Amino acid sequence: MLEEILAGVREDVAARQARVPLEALRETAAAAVPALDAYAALRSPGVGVIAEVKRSSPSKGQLAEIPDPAELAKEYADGGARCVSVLTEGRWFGGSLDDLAAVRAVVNVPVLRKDFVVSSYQVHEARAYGADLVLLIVAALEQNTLVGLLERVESLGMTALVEVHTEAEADRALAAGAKVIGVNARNLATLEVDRSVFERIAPGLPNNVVKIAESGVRGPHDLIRYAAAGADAVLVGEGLVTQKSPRDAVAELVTAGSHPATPRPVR
Ligand SMILES: O=P(O)(O)OC[C@@H](O)[C@@H](O)c1c[nH]c2ccccc12
Repeated sequence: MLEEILAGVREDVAARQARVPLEALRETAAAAVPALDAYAALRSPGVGVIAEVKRSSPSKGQLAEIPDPAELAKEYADGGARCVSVLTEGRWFGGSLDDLAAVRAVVNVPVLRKDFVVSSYQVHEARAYGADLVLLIVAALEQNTLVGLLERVESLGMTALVEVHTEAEADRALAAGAKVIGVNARNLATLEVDRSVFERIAPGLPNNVVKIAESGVRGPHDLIRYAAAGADAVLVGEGLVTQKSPRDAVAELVTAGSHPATPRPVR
């Protein structure tokens, strides 16, 4: 699955780059409002919620129409989301860079560009459209490309969220210098969700690394389970976009994440 998605992404990036050359994009990125400190936000007390704007997924098809991503993002922020994630991949997830810009314009919390980043062009795009955080998926990248992209993200003042699914990938993320690591419960090759992956990998990560549990959070009980394994934050898409009130759904998770009885990461 991952390979098929990446092939489409490469085509789409080439088409955008033919329209807007890197030099022009760099200028837009340089003129953008500076990135927020997402690393600091993610390390604040309690288990944070990264709420995702996600229309579709390869495993489930359409999840929600989301005619107005800015409106949804405002609900997330009102509900207490620590960051908002915006899927910008179009073919499988129904997202776009315009969604990112629309969300950036209405929220004050850090915004994550969630995509399959394979070239530094996409990192400049992320900054030009207002992202503070950029997802880098270890399984999609050769080690030297990962290192280069991570440096590029940081050189533009943003934070890299480096996604892993196995111990070997976590080692690669650490070797590349990742300070924020997301453990995806979903295997991007098979699309299967296994919530125990976070429990296996997170305890082996250094204390100063911010740990994010991605995928499969259906409600507060999943957040509490991830918290017990050391999560600083959970990243939630489907479990929010399918709710009647995404604002209340976020607030419920945030309440669970800040409850005194909820375990917190050791620093
Ligand atoms: O909808 P869920 O199960 O709450 O998952 C959200 C998020 O973790 C998922 O969208 C995701 C995690 N890593 C990704 C990489 C690419 C695309 C999507 C993802």
